[in-house]
Amino acid sequence: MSFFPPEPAYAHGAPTRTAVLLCNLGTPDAPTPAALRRYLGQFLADHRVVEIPQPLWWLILHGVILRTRPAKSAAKYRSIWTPEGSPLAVWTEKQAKLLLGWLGEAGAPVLVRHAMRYGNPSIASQLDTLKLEGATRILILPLYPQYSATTTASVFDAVYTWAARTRAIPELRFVNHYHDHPGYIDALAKKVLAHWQQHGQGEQLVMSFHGVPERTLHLGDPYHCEARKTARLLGERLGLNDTQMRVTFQSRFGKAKWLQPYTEPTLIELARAGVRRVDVICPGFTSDCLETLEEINQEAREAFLRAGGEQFHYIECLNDSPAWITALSDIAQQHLAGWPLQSANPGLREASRERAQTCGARN
Ligand SMILES: C=CC1=C(C)c2cc3[nH]c(cc4nc(cc5[nH]c(cc1n2)c(C)c5CCC(=O)O)C(CCC(=O)O)=C4C)c(C)c3C=C
Ligand SMILES: [Fe+2]
Ligand SMILES: [Fe+2]
Repeated sequence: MSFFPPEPAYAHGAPTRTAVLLCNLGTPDAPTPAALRRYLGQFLADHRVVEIPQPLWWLILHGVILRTRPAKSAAKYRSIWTPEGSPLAVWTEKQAKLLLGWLGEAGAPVLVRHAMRYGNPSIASQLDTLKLEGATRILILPLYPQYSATTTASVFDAVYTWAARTRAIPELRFVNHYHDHPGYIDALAKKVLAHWQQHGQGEQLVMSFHGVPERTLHLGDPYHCEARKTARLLGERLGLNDTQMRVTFQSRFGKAKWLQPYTEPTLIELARAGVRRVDVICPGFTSDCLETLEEINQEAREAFLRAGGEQFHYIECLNDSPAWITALSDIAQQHLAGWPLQSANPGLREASRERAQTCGARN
């Protein structure tokens, strides 16, 4: 019995192929309590996401959270679900298709696929598929511009876990972050400018990032600083001064202190201080999803208007914007530099000719 499951051998002398795997968070398969239980069960059991020690966390997760949250979350997902599925899944798949076109256009015939850290298609299944398609070099590109151990590192964990059960591991490269990449900042700025062109400019631009527990900042997670830098660069690019913009953190989970200021209380405070119109963008999310469409565009909007605000303008995520796909392609190409994108690799053919005598492969 082998320790590693059998896998198809790379064909000796076959062309080497390079691939890009876009990795996003994941989303439930359906807006139902059962699908939410599966999704949240996998997501919240990840020690990168919740650092409460076992077995205490297991008891809370299975005893309390997975009994109550799935039904509540399913109702929220139903309010944003589309005929094609969950927005996060729809946009991520589209980004992979468009990126393939972009990289192909630039004369680089690479494979492009997308995977989800939680749910489907899983990172392991897409890496297996890429291997079957002949990928010998794979660039792991998380769809998180800001590095966080809760997201980026967790994607890397999933890749390492797959590699640990794989015999012939492709060459791997990892993109840690691109929070200050000029193409990413430009794509965000274009979204804001297009909105302003159509609707005029609000009194305040609120840039709302997903939060993380505050203690992760003190433990060395660079997420907070990277989010602040993205916001500063976007503000500079738009010519905003400090009084015209706010950086806030949303999606708090649990009772611990998370990064502050929190988004919704800030919006309420602004409305009470007499700000009539806010424009809100979520620069850390590359696709619209539950956290932007429901939490911001529904819940936060309602809170702002209830507190006396008059106009709440939500600026959608990068999604399939051409400037964003161009940025993704630039980021991918910078990290692919030095890797032959597709080659017959004569060196491999020579080596395999020798090996053919013992393994029977025909060259
Ligand atoms: C429990 C702690 C959580 C941490 C830490 C966290 C970090 C984090 N998350 C994103 C991006 C997304 N999160 C989304 C949903 C979501 N996030 C949490 C919890 C934590 N996230 C939960 C429980 C959920 C599920 C929704 C719910 O039941 O309320 C999403 C949306 C997914 C979708 O299907 O649309 C995204 C995207 C980042 C970037 C981040 C750290 C920087
Ligand atoms: Fe989250
Ligand atoms: Fe910081």
